[in-house]
Amino acid sequence: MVVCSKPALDRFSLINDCKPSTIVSGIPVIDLSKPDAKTLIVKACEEFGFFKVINHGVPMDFISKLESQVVKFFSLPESEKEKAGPANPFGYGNKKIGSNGDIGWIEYILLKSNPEFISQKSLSIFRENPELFGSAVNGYISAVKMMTSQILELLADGLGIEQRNVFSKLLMKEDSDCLFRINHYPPCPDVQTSSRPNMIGFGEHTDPQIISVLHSNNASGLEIYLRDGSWIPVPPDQRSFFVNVGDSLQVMTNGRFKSVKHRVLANGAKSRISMIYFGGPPSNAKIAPLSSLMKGGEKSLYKQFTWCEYKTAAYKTRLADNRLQHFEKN
Ligand SMILES: C=C1C[C@]23C[C@@]1(O)CC[C@H]2[C@@]12CC[C@H](O)[C@@](C)(C(=O)O1)[C@H]2[C@@H]3C(=O)O
Ligand SMILES: O=C(O)CCC(=O)C(=O)O
Ligand SMILES: [Fe+2]
Repeated sequence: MVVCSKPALDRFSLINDCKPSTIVSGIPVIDLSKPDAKTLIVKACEEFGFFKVINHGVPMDFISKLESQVVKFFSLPESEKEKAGPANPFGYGNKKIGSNGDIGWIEYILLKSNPEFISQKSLSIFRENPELFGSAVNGYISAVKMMTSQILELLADGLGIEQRNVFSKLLMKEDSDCLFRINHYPPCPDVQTSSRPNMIGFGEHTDPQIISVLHSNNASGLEIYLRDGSWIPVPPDQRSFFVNVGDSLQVMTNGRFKSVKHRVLANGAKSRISMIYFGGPPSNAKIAPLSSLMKGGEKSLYKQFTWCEYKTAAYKTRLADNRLQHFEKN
């Protein structure tokens, strides 16, 4: 059995060792238990493409169970972790993001989000106790998926769409292409010594899917890009989730919602752990602006494409590229 040394574990901030952030950040906060949630979600998606979710209904226990497994995995020697790699397309990756030359101060695990795939892949990821790891990942994903579906239904409702499951059904199908990513950003010595104060953990990009739902420990680093051209830090809050509008939702709303550009800066002092569920549609799903959202005479800004076509094109691009450009109508 691999035993994690105390100093190794101390570098990580686990879920139950900190109070929630009290910093006022200017980022919209949606309380899912409140009746005005649907209106506020629509507003947040229009103005930021990003919001924080509280009273989300995901048991904290599911989050902490998975986080402690993740901490154990990332504390293993590099040679052990590499046995679960490369992340091409799924598994353990280190520094290289995607296959087009992007790098960051990061190591990660990239997975398909379906339970059979995860149980199978856990055998090579966490050899020490694959069942424990697999069940922690699957328990977490199923709870986050339920919350995501609730958010997407509130969104449809808030937009006045009769078919409440117009977005959520795309994620709930058996053959939906949803992903799960666990990122670890180790403390960066160059940031600490100020020789590279803005070292990049994960370069700026938008997420290609419909929606992304992120949880992190209490280490900072995530930033979002505002329409006025500024980057603002997102104060971490381990009791909450953060939601990104993805490119596909931008298209389905004919640009009413914008996929948010975001990035992660390396942290000089703490290890950042983030876990992201990417809600994507089935390969053959047609992505186009919803006719129910087009007001009289409104023209579609995008050509129709399948998720498979978009993903194939997107995965040939670099992180910072504008992936929707090729699908815009002139
Ligand atoms: C550079 C790349 C990494 C990425 C595939 C891509 O070619 C462009 C999109 C990237 C991204 C961003 C959001 C998610 O983290 C991700 C898994 C995804 O679906 O699109 C990554 C891809 C990746 O890391 O493979
Ligand atoms: O790690 C984070 O906080 C964000 C990572 C991210 O944007 C991604 O994995 O697509
Ligand atoms: Fe992202």
